[in-house]
Amino acid sequence: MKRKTIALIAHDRKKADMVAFATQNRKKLEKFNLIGTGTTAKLVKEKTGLKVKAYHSGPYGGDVEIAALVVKGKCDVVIFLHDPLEPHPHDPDIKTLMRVCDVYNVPLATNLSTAEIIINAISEMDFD
Ligand SMILES: O=C(CO)COP(=O)(O)O
Repeated sequence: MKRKTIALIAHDRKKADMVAFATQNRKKLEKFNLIGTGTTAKLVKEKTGLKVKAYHSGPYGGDVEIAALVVKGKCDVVIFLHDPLEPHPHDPDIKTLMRVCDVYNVPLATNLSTAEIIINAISEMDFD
């Protein structure tokens, strides 16, 4: 069966949480094809050794690239540690990504607790 793809995305003040999440769940995550926005992907790769394909950085279109993959059925789960307390210049892109996850019924975690629940669930399940 083809590996499912998980997108890892974190805003700056959530990057430490993303690294901790990826470190704690390394064994589960390595069974998936991992992608991410530029800085998050690079950081997770450096800190955990996981292979993560990097798209553009979020403010430079990375969220939109991942949104396009969701639309094309090429991204199965999105873990997006979103910072609700900071304004983002690319807020329309963030909304686009979240919206297409809802349009295509793709699991989307926007905080650490939900990310934990999703990674545990998908590690157990026959995803199809
Ligand atoms: O801005 C982001 C998501 O909206 C994340 O982008 P980076 O991973 O490049 O920091």
